[in-house]
Formats: sequence, structure tokens, C-alpha cells
Amino acid sequence: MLDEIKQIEQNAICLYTEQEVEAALDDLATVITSKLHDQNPLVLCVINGGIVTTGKLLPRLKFPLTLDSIYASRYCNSTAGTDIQWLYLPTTPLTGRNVLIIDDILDEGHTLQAIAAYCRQQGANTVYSAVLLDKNIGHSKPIQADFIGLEVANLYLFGYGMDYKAYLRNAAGIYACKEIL
Ligand SMILES: O=P(O)(O)OC[C@H]1O[C@H](OP(=O)(O)OP(=O)(O)O)[C@H](O)[C@@H]1O
Ligand code: HPA
Repeated sequence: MLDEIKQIEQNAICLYTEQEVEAALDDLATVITSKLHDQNPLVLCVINGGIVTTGKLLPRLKFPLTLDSIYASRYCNSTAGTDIQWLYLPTTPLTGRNVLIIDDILDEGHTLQAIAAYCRQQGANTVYSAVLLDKNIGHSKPIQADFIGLEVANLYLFGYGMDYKAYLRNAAGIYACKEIL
């Protein structure tokens, strides 16, 4: 397995450097702050992929908020999505809260759509979403994110939380896998 991971990493194309992603996170935080600074939001980190984006955004959001997580997985460490598995639900009551969902990527949009629907069903007052990346998939999506860091081409990606077969979430940049073009 590790040989495959090394090969994927060596052949990968860097789409955004760490510096470029960090600059995008600064801009994303500015836009989120202007909209939500007085909303006392409940931030929901979509684990696993959203952990890095959430962890890097939170210290940039200098206003009152609380944090919980939700784990809805559609790819389950593989490179193709199927049905959503609900693996962890927030313990914080969502009733009346202004929720901000944070994830790494909006790809086909099914995961975010399902999580936003869950939040509304649980009585959230408003539901916002922020993604580090919005993938240009060439057709419409069931949901748009309210806050987007960067647009990205329709390639299989890893880095900044996104995995290739459960590895490479820790890559410091946004990379496309040459093997899955
Ligand atoms: O827009 P979609 O096509 O629904 O895909 C986006 C979702 O896929 C990834 O999660 P994944 O299911 O791989 O689980 P993970 O967070 O554990 O990697 C990613 O973190 C998003 O949550
Ligand atoms: O391109 C991707 N890479 C990693 N995880 C993902 N989940 C949806 N799309 C992707």
C-alpha cells in the first residue's frame, strides 16, 4: 500500500501551493466574519475531510462561536462516492442555532446537501456552508456553498484534509492524482 501512496504522491500535479491555500483561507475567513460575526454560530466540522480546513479557519474567526462535528462519509476512503454513511452526529442541539458547516470540498454536492437537510430537520435557524474547494464538475449541483475558498478543476485531489485511499490528507497543498485523470 505504501508503495502505491508514494507513487501517487511523486506523480501528483500541484494545483495550489500551501502559500496559495493559506491566502485563500485568509480571504475565506474575512468573508465569513463579515457575514457571521454577530450570529453566534455553531460550527460543524465535517470529518474527516473538513478537519484541516476547520482547524485552520477557526483561529482566523475572531468572534464568538461554538464547535461540534458531523461525520457523513460518501467515499469511505475510496476514490468514488456511493451512499452516505452517517458515522457521527453532533451532540449539540441544533434547534434555533445558526449553523456553519465547514468541509474541504464540494464535489458532486450530495454530502453537503444531506448535511444541510439534516441540520434543517433538527431545527437549525439558518444553515450556512463553507468549503475550501469547489470542484468544477461541468454540470449543476444539488447545493451551492455560501463561502468558497478556491475553484478547482474536475480531477481527483488530495491534500489539506482530502485523501487518496485514506492517505495523503496531510499533504501541504492541493494536488491532483495523475493516475485518475
Ligand atoms: O460533494 P460530494 O461528492 O458528496 O463529496 C464531498 C465529500 O466527500 C469527502 O468526504 P468523504 O465521503 O470522502 O469522507 P471523508 O471526509 O472521511 O474523506 C469530502 O470531505 C466531502 O465531505
Ligand atoms: O477529489 C476528491 N479527493 C478526495 N476526496 C474527495 N471527496 C470528494 N471529492 C474528492
